[in-house]
Amino acid sequence: MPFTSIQARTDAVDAILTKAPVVPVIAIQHLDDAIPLARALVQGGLPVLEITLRTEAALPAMRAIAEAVPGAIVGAGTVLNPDDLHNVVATGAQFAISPGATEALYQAAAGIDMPWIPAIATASELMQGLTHGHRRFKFFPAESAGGVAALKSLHGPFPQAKFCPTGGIDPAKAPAYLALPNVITIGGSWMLPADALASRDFARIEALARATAAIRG
Ligand SMILES: O=C(O)C(=O)C[C@H](O)[C@H](O)COP(=O)(O)O
Repeated sequence: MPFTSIQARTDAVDAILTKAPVVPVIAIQHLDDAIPLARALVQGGLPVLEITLRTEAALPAMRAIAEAVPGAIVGAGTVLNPDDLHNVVATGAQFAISPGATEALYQAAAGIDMPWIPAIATASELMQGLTHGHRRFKFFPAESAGGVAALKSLHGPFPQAKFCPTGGIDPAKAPAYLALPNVITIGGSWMLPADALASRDFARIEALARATAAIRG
């Protein structure tokens, strides 16, 4: 059954996004990497995982992680249209997140009870999302859309809205975002360096996850 109130939807999103200060944004190239990678992140203290639909392996990877990695909270990223959203619901993922939002996605999300997090980059896009009964948004692309200063400005007219800024954030920039009253968590991929993934160095990824999980605002 779809969410019956704005508060119910907001609470469902918060129950996920408050679980960690950072959400790793993951593109799984090889299905075999999915479980060890998710284990490394969860053991390092980052249980909320955004698996982007940018790769073929994404949907089977989400299924594999949900079955084999206790504690993982598995969601899909790069959800671009209603078909993507319905595929994600069918995998049993716990949430979905988009780099933007469309009228079609707002309509599709109104019919499901899985939390979907639209993204905004401007006040007008935020107003559209608020009109559709959403109060939690990805802020993407965070750094190039104005970063910390933009989020501070949005807090004045829109105190009810909270964000997961993502895009161009690194460990040095993260604390300033996390210190904002309208930021719940941030997204990023810095704890997944390409060379560590290529060499399947999951111990290094776990160490990077542990350092990331310790970041505070
Ligand atoms: O694919 C999506 O749905 C996105 O929204 C893009 C991601 O959020 C960024 O690619 C992650 O940001 P970086 O930390 O700059 O790598």
